[in-house]
Amino acid sequence: MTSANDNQRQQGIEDVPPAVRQRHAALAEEINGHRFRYYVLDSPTVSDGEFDALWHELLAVEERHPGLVTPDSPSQQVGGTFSTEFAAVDHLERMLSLDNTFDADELGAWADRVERELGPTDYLCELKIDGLAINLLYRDGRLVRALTRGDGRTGEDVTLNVRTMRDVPERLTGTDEFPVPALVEVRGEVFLSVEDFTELNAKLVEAGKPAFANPRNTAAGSLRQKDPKVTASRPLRLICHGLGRREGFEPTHQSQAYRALAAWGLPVSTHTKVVTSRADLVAHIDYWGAHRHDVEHEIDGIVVKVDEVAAQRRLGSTSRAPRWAIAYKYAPEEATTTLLDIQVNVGRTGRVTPFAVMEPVKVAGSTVALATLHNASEVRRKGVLVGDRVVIRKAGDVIPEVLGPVVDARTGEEREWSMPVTCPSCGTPLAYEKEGDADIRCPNAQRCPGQRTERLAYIGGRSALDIEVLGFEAAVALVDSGVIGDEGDLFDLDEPTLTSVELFRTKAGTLSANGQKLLANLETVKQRPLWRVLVALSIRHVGPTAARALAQEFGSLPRIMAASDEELAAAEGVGPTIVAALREWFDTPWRRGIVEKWERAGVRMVDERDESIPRNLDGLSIVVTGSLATLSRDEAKEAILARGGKAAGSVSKKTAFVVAGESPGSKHEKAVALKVPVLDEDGFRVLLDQGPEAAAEVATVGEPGDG
Ligand SMILES: NC(=O)c1ccc[n+]([C@@H]2O[C@H](COP(=O)([O-])OP(=O)(O)OC[C@H]3O[C@@H](n4cnc5c(N)ncnc54)[C@H](O)[C@@H]3O)[C@@H](O)[C@H]2O)c1
Ligand SMILES: [Zn+2]
Repeated sequence: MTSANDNQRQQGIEDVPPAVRQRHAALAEEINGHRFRYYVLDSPTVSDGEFDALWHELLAVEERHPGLVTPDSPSQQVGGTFSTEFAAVDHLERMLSLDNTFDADELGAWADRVERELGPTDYLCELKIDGLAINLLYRDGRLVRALTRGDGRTGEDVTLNVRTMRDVPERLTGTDEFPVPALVEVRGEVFLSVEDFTELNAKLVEAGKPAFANPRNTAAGSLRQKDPKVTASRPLRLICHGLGRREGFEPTHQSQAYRALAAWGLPVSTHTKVVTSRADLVAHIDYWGAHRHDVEHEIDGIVVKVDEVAAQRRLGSTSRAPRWAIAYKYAPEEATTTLLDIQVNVGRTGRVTPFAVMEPVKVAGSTVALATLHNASEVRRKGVLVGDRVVIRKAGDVIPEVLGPVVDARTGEEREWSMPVTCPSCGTPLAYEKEGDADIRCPNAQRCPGQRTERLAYIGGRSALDIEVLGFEAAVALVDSGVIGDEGDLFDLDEPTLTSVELFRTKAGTLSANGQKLLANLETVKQRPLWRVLVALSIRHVGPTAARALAQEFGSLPRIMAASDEELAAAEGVGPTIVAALREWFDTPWRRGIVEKWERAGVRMVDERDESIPRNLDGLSIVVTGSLATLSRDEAKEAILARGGKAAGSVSKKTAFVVAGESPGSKHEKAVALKVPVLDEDGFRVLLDQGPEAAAEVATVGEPGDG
């Protein structure tokens, strides 16, 4: 942009081709519109990522055609203006924006420019908090005014509102090292924590008010209220990140200024770091890229600043941003797109869930077109209509989520969605199992093709029998071709039947390699441990944890089926819900039929016990907490179960021992409080090898061990 400014004199706007001029004018108008919606109305209609794309297009056009760089181009202005709701007041020193980049090479180029001017220099790295900027004016240590950034020269007077914020001191306190200055403008970010945002939005929706799209807009909307009482009810927070005019305070480094602010009683970030090399700078950016959800507020990047104040002065600023700082932005996690349709899917246990079908959009590095909407009341709660522009979010590895509609972008063409009354797969009327349920179900459990397919694929899944070839595609083929009525038929599959399924047939009409693999897999998995067989039966609420406990307690499927409710509840973690689900499952004839058919086909229904392991922990409840050096959590559990003990999840008076590894946490504290014997890892070995009496001698009771 510097070079663009310099070249401006050589190239006038008349030298720019009309088509480019038109595109530039359209971009400028669109950007100004979005800025107004964002800064004044606190209600943007596009995501930050889409805005940034327009912004970077504008910069690129201006780079190629410097004649377009006139003072009224958005690129020359600090984004924002002020609303007439607030008094307009000038800042003593201008508030600037930041140049930004998404690109490590561009960041390097910036650092090259800086170091060409300064030589090697230290960089101060800060989290870029996604909130709104505030300027606090303190005279003789008293807060006299608070302004939003506005257009950078003039801000909105929000003093009364800011006075309601707990993080903003009315008076600064001085220390010997940092006496209170005669005057100082402190700049910072007003934000809402992610947790407070979620809670506040839920309350707004409950009260029938529209939800905010994200924490940033919520913070801005909460601060820029006419009535300070409303602001006072919102848990707004502050972190300071800069200075404006100052009298009687001359920091040599920005990092030193932060120590002064902290001494005066102003909040500063604990995640600020001075780095002395490029490699450390890149490492810092990578670290926070992977940990951006570890802080309580949203961050959209890292701000890199030259630390030395004299050096900052030498570099100076453009009309819009300092040259001594740059924001490195992470890939946006939100995007807006069009909700094309809401469809429903029937799951393994008959639950029918709506999901959003959207125009594919790139977010956080992947393309998203589908997202679950959970159930009908969730759709109502989100307030989305088919045809809406919607905000979607995908954070890290988390599955994508529809946050809500962009109400301001509605055209009137959108239509309300309602839950279908019949199953999308088999046409059976849907029903709630009991009154007040959130989920509606297809009651046709045995024959519904959708449910059968989901159950079959689940049998192949990692947590069940783990059959490589039995994925979703194979499940669809097996069900649709009719070779499997219900999953009871799975182990009866043989070469002729499987060859009749197109997916498993070669062109020559023989069984394909995958088909052979499936038959071989099915043979192998007949020997899987009992708990995996239990999981594979798709009994509601019986996942790996409950299945392991049941297998441990009873050792065989016939014994589980014969057990009374009371006996079932004796298994660790098996409560009334699971007991009822087991009962219902085993009382259904066609389901008992699955067990019979599998048994006939040779699926092992009994766990053989390893007789070489002593059953010296019979009936003892043992809790493992923290991490152990020589065993994984699962291995520790297996070792306890194999000896007849129970691997419990929570500590009570009935707990026989708590095994505390590295960083044990609250379970350890509870054990100490309840005087439950605590073992370290060596003590655990003693317990496993020699039994409870020997272990009791090496346990600590009622006093915190050394960890
Ligand atoms: N969705 C929309 O319609 C829309 C419209 C306008 C702007 N925007 C968003 O806002 C951005 C532009 O806004 P901008 O001009 O305020 O720039 P910016 O938000 O990219 O960067 C400047 C601001 O960063 C803030 N900041 C946070 N942490 C900081 C720290 N540690 N040190 C210094 N400053 C810190 C300051 O408030 C500063 O004013 C766009 O890139 C886009 O993401 C979105
Ligand atoms: Zn159905």
